[in-house]
Amino acid sequence: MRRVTAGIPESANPVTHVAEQPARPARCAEWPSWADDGVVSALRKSGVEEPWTHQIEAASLAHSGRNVVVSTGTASGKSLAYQLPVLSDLVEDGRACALYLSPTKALGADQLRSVSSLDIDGVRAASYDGDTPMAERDWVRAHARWVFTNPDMLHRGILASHARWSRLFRKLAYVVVDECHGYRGVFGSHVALLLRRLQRVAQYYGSSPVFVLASATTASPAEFASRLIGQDCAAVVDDTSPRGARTVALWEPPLLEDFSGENGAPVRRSAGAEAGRILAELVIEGARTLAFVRSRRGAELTALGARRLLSEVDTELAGKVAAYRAGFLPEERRKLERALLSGELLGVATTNALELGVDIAGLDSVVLAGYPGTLASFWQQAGRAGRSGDDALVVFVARDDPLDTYLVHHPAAILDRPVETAVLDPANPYVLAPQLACAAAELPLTTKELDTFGGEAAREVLDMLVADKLLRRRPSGWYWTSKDRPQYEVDIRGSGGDQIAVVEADTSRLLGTVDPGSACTTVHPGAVYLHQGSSYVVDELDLEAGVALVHAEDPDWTTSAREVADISVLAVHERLDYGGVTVCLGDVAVTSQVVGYLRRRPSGQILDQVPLDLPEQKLETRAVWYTIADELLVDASVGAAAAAGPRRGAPVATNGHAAVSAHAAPGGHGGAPGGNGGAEGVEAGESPAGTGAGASGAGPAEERVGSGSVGRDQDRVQAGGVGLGEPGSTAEDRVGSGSVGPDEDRMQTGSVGPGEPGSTAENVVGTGEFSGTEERGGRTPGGAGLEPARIPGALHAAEHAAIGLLPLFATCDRWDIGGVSTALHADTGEATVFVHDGHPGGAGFADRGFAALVPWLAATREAIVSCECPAGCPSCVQSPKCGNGNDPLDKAGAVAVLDTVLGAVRHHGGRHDHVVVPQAATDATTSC
Ligand SMILES: Nc1ncnc2c1ncn2[C@@H]1O[C@H](COP(=O)(O)OP(=O)(O)OP(=O)(O)O)[C@@H](O)[C@H]1O
Repeated sequence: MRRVTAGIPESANPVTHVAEQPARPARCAEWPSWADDGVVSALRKSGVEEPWTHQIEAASLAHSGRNVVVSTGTASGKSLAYQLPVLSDLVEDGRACALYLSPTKALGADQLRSVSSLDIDGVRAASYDGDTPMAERDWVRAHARWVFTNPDMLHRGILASHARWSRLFRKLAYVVVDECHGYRGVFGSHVALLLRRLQRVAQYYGSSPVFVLASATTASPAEFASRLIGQDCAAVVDDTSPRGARTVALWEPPLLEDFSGENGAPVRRSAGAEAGRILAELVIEGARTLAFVRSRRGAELTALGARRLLSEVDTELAGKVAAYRAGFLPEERRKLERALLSGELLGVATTNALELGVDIAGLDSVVLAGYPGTLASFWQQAGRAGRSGDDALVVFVARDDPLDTYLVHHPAAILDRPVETAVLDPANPYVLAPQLACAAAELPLTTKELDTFGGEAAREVLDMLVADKLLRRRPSGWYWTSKDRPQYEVDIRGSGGDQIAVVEADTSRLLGTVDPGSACTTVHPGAVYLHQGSSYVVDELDLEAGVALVHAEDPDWTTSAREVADISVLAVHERLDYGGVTVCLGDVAVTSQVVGYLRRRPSGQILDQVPLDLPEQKLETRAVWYTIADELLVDASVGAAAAAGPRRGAPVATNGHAAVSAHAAPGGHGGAPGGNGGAEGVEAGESPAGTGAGASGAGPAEERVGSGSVGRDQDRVQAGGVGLGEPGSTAEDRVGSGSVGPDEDRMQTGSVGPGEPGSTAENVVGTGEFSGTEERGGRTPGGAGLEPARIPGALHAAEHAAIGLLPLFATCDRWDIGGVSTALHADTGEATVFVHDGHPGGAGFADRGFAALVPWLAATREAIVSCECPAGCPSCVQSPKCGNGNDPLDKAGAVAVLDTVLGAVRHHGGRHDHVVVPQAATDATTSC
């Protein structure tokens, strides 16, 4: 720690908090009598002298036939908890088989290596994934007894042709689901149904496997695992492994003095650059370090930065740092893994591709550049350090965004909070329909099986599939009608289709893949694409052919895509009325289009904005939104007149309040998105190459669910209707009194914490005095008292910050959700802020936001108020992916809006006005 802060003057100390976590001794148990002696001695030989108590507890439950989830910390030996019962039973019954499922190929390969190295006689363990050569696949089907695979391959390669796997299914004793907490959102919902399909097929062949699940520490693991597998599941949660002492430091990069960012806002040194510097310091110390960076591009840049710094000290050290990410070709990945294991490399900057399970022992430190989206992931990454029982250092470097800023200033939100429960919704019809089609194609579906797939919800979906002539209803059940297998069409990662191949045009070399949902933002023509530290520029993107052609070039700028969007309400499922404020949950249609990109120098300076002509993308999904009546929003002294006039399409200059049509021409707003656009987007799980199962942008852990087709990365103000201020004017210019200073006087001063995940309006609503109830000047009691011209910026800023904070409550990633704000929405008839899921049919995030509305918005408000900038910056209300160039944004106005919403909820007693509106009750019009 001293080394990494050396040379930084105390006045500029970036460390906001240091926590010392004490060491914990091990608690051990006897090897159980049921365990096979050969297996025990092999495990002993591998270094496990005495098992830990939780390992034996879980192993014994599994051996006795109970489904079990072991949910303990990183490196707590979860593998042994399933290896012991599985291997013992495979030895005892020479025909028994097992399946192992991991969300990534890297983890599967690692676990296979671990089992194979035990060298137990007769246990033919083999992998069956996208990397398995065709020639080996027949052997695996015919002989392997423990098959290591992933959900994609189970879906397309195993269940789709289950007859060829009948040997395995007849005697399937165990199914191991590793890193199961990663199965969340759309991907998790698909996997939940996939596991039900697996059980059906196993039953058909006469087996009923026991499920053993391994999970990072999560809240309610038994409940989550039971939902995932569709059966009861016991949980083992008491971690009895030893742990070395750990120092966790929270770090906020300094504001840059010489640069200002978008709209004149102050900017901080980037978390990636800061992580590169810390990584270099730690490598000089000889500490083996992993730096987790949120994006592929970020990982490349962090490694480059560290190498550059190290080359000034010692060129040999510079060679000990590399970047690692999914999307690399398998041979590149293996090479990097080996180098890290052997110590040939000392520092690796990685995306979450190295987060899961990979047993890289002896790391001394971990640097996290940016909050990885969930606490489960945070601790999973942090836990890579100190495996060998030595003391370890974890440095969390905040990115310049509201959530990270909130976290480094509220250490308890990281250090004292229980890890979230993963959200999954197997009843999502967008997931259920393709899964039922696959199930019926595997074996005709019978009425008595419907309960397994959600009962009535499943029946409705089946009726729909019959109406669409995809299934045929016969007395004996539902039958798939086509000769083609639906599994090939169904993308369980929700990445919206096949991967886009990034190919170097001159050499035809395949550099990597990107998921189709993010292709328009990451590999649009002109985009700068980084691969292994080399830079390429995209010449052509052919979405139909699935190819982006690039050439090698290293320009002195980065690119970030700009997107516009439109939203319309399709159905309101829930509505809470709070006297002038309504909060709704429902279905929406989002139309978005990448309309251009910005070229930006590393300093943050914007070079120009280049228009693009790319196709629109459409998304039907779930959203949570709130509306605010005019009388609460506007300054009463001027509001009445403004509110009375026709607002839609009205010139902004008149009342600044208009929401005109979406898809404004590129360049319509003078601002610029504040960040890396899609390039900051989710990082990939791994695609089982050869199956076509796209996963590059839709990985298994938190960064993975997010690869949704459109709209996942959009915080958008509804395009067009804004336009306050002149292009290029700064926030201060526009807002005038917009600095938070004066408003802070009347803001709630007590801190409103985030509450517990899942806490509802009622139990948190009383936590603060919302100043929105005060009357000042022309302010309506309880109202925001905003001049009409400030309203779009206030709503837009409130939307950005709310999107930034939702991951604290909804186990999602900022890039999994999007938002639209408008001063007048055609469907609601009022000022409205929408926050929507980025996946077709939704992934449960908007639902979580609705359930935790008050703690969510209170934390949002707190994040804005506690930011020291005068008028809005990336740490509070600017968004890295704003399609409208973060313009207009009104920081103080956002606080007034949030106070109004929170104040109304408090005054009206939580959810007492709860009204459930029947589905499709609203008019499905297109807004503006
Ligand atoms: N009882 C034990 N005594 C000593 N070492 C053990 C014991 N059990 C497991 N280990 C070792 O601890 C390391 C971590 O084990 P393992 O990878 O199974 O942990 P994990 O909980 O699955 O980790 P992750 O969180 O990465 O999934 C391995 O090197 C393993 O050999």
